[in-house]
Amino acid sequence: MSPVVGIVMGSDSDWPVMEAAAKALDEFEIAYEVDVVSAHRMPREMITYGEQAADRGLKAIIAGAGGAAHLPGMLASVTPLPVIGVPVPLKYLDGMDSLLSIVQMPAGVPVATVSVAGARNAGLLAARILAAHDEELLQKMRDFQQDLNDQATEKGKRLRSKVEGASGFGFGK
Ligand SMILES: Nc1c(C(=O)O)ncn1[C@@H]1O[C@H](COP(=O)(O)O)[C@@H](O)[C@H]1O
Repeated sequence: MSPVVGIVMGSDSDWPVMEAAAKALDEFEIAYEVDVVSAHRMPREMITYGEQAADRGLKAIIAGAGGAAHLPGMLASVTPLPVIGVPVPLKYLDGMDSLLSIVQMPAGVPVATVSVAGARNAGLLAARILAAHDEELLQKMRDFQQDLNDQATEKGKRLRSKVEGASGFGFGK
């Protein structure tokens, strides 16, 4: 299967965070590619990657970067594809620098920014983007959401059984 999602990051040191995006796509059997593409360190290659992504068959790009995280925004400026930005937290500033570098894009150049280290949600968002035009994937997403619902209901049950004498709304009894 040729990749339909590109997962790129500023450095291989981002992988421990970005891996969760790949795992989410695995769960939905969505083919992806993974690479290091740095706006700062390899600007020409970064522009080529962004310019060619749609023609190569990608439907969405997940871009993670830490610190002065310009990669997602720069990719968004050269591709017509949806770009999902993942702020990677580094040693200093707790990822606030990465978050603010990605989230405050100028009008006209959108990046869908997830939470700091929120790579799993980036993968799930890419799956939803693809599902909008794919009935089978849409159903998988509904099943996934039902699972989440079941798990949360179970948590409520467990909590109620722990807290003696308390009553709850009683969802799922
Ligand atoms: N933020 C960017 C960009 C970019 O935005 O182009 N390129 C690399 N980096 C970030 O630098 C951090 C440290 O990288 P190294 O571990 O290679 O020193 C990484 O989090 C990377 O995403």
